[in-house]
Amino acid sequence: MTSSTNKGKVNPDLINERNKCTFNTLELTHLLDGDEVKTKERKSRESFFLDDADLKTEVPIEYLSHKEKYEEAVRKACIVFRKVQQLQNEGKAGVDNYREILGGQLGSALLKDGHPLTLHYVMFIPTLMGQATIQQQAEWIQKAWSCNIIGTYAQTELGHGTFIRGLETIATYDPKTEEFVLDSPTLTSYKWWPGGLGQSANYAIVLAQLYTLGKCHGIHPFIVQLRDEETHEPLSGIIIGEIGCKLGMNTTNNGYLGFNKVRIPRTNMLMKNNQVLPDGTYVKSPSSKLTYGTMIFVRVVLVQDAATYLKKAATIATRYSAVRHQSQIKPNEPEPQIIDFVTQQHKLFPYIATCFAFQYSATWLWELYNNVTGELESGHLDNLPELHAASCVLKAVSSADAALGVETLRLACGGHGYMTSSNLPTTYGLVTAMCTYEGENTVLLLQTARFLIKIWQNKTNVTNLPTVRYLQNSLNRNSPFEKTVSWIISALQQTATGKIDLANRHINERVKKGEAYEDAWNNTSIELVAAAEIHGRTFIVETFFSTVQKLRKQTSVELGTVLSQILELYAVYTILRSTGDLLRFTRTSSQDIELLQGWLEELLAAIRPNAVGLVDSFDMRDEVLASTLGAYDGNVYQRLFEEAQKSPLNSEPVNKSFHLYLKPFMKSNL
Ligand SMILES: CCCCCCCC/C=C\CCCCCCCCCCCCCC(=O)SCCNC(=O)CCNC(=O)[C@H](O)C(C)(C)COP(=O)(O)OP(=O)(O)OC[C@H]1O[C@@H](n2cnc3c(N)ncnc32)[C@H](O)[C@@H]1OP(=O)(O)O
Ligand SMILES: Cc1cc2nc3c(=O)[nH]c(=O)nc-3n(C[C@H](O)[C@H](O)[C@H](O)COP(=O)(O)OP(=O)(O)OC[C@H]3O[C@@H](n4cnc5c(N)ncnc54)[C@H](O)[C@@H]3O)c2cc1C
Repeated sequence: MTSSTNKGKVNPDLINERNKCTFNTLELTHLLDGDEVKTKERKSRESFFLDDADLKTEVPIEYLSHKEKYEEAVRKACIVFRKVQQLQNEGKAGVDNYREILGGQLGSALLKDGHPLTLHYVMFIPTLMGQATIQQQAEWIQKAWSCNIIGTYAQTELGHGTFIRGLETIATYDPKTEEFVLDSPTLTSYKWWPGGLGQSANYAIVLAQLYTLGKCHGIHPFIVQLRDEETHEPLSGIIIGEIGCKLGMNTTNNGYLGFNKVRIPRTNMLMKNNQVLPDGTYVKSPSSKLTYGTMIFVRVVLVQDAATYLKKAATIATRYSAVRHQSQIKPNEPEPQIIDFVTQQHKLFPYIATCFAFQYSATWLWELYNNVTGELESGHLDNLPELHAASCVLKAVSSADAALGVETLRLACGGHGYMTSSNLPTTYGLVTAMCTYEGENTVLLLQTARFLIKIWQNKTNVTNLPTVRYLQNSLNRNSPFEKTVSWIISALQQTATGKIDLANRHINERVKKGEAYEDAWNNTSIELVAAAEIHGRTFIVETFFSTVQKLRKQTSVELGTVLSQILELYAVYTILRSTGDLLRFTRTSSQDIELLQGWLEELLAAIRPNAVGLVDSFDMRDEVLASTLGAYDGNVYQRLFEEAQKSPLNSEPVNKSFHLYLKPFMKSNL
């Protein structure tokens, strides 16, 4: 039985759902956490933070002003990280805890609409670790870890986010004083977006075009002090502020930043990869792309974050769908639980399955990241292109599907899903941002396409490249339909290969007709994006499949059966998203598509009794869900009513606007 913090009387529909669940939800919770000990540790950390009275907010933040929201976020952020430091001192915190606290699980329970210190931990510290020399690390890392300084990552400008070679901020080396002079020559060169930059950070990693001895060497990272360490006043030549309200993430304190001839010491250029010597000589690293390392790190961790946001929305919408009764399936019968409508199951269950699919791909990607960064440390760059391509496509597909999923799940809750108190709108605000930041999704898919086309054109030996190994032999394979996930994987691989091959042919045809390669690329880019996308989805299905194969050896029969069902559902759902391509690029017939549709419907029916059990296994505390619709006890209507009472408009029976405006308007005789 999954535990909850909520002591209220549980809704009878949910009791019934929990009674008919065919597997042990706790066994699945342990599996998702890693093991029983890890579940215990997670729960104890959750209590450590969520039971702290200082971390609770009485007034829902939606009713605070923009300024008050920020101030409340900073108050809580400081308490949260003081507690993290306490855990660290006790040897109980590591990178995973930062992920939990900044990401979608605990993080969004503590600070519902984003964290003003996220960039400090997610990009400022990792950039120091990845791009600073040992001496620079000795100077900065400890101060950053202990938060004596707070930093951010200032790359994007008003004029450029995607095309970072086009950034306009300039760092010109002055060998006479051994300093760089930072300048923002145009309005479009102002930094724009960095989280925490507005009022929280006093330092930043600034990406700027490096000029030395009259030559530009492209963008490089510099550590720059922005504000006085005591007074927090902006330093001379620093023009700084916050960029204003956004669709979501309104407590992340995104800022702008301009430089008016700001001087910093030569040693403030992060020089692990490239260097500027005191006389101004430039020393180049083996790969110019090593400067982009922090972006890879963040793309990798975002895949797990996408899974976590989706788990949250899936839990809310599934529990609500079990409690909500509406309409009739047959005349003269009671109104059914809306979860019994097959269209509703089709909105919910594939996204429950997607949570697992993304979690397993995230784990795979994190391992690849650690292996490849280890290799980079010893000078081996061979596997960097595959890591880059894999992190781009997995970030793009997982964020896009999670955003679509959260919105679908919100719609699945009807009118109540539109209430802020359902927490689905805020969750959407957080998750859709992920489609843009850390590389806009289309742009990232084109990066993966670039890798795929290169491999395809050069007939690269792919034996040691796990994400593209299938390209070796999947074109023109004859494979009659079989009701297995292996068949689906093979059909998806054939489809992906066919799409890559076709896009490549179209590029070549355009080049033959006289187009420059770059124009041919741009003119083929709709197909390239689609090819990269299906390549990514194929890989996610494959990773889910191999993970379940491994896990089934250690689970009970009951849980093993459920895991296989959700794997099958994810696979069938994924392939049915591409029926047109399937018919074009494989020997699949329209009868096979009917069989796939039938299989999908069978799986929805098979998963139906376990839907609530599956989301209970995610074991998200009510404070994490923060939703009137998703609480463990299912007391939806009471919670909606209670939350409505918190509207400031309900604090008085008659609002002054009645006397000021409405009454005179109503009584006027026009
Ligand atoms: C260990 C640390 C301890 C600290 C503890 C912290 C732990 C916390 C952990 C987790 C927390 C999780 C919680 C997460 C919450 C998240 C909240 C997030 C908050 C928001 C963050 C958002 C921040 C930002 O958005 S920062 C700005 C990001 N900006 C971008 O991403 C810009 C996108 N653009 C680009 O990346 C590039 O410009 C480009 C790739 C589009 C094009 O670049 P280019 O023009 O220079 O390159 P080319 O197209 O010409 O390609 C040349 C060549 O290079 C290859 N390439 C490109 N990029 C890379 C790369 N990154 N790495 C390797 N190789 C690369 C490219 O493919 C080409 O290769 P060829 O071989 O084909 O030539
Ligand atoms: C919530 C949030 C937080 C952020 N935090 C930070 C931060 O902390 N630090 C920081 O430095 N930045 C940050 N950013 C900026 C973010 O990284 C950029 O917005 C992102 O990289 C996209 O760049 P852009 O805004 O220039 O979009 P654009 O590139 O202008 O995108 C607009 C459109 O142009 C298309 N496009 C652009 N180039 C191409 C191409 N080559 N091929 C095909 N289509 C193309 C895109 O697909 C998109 O449809 C943040 C952004 C957001 C939304």
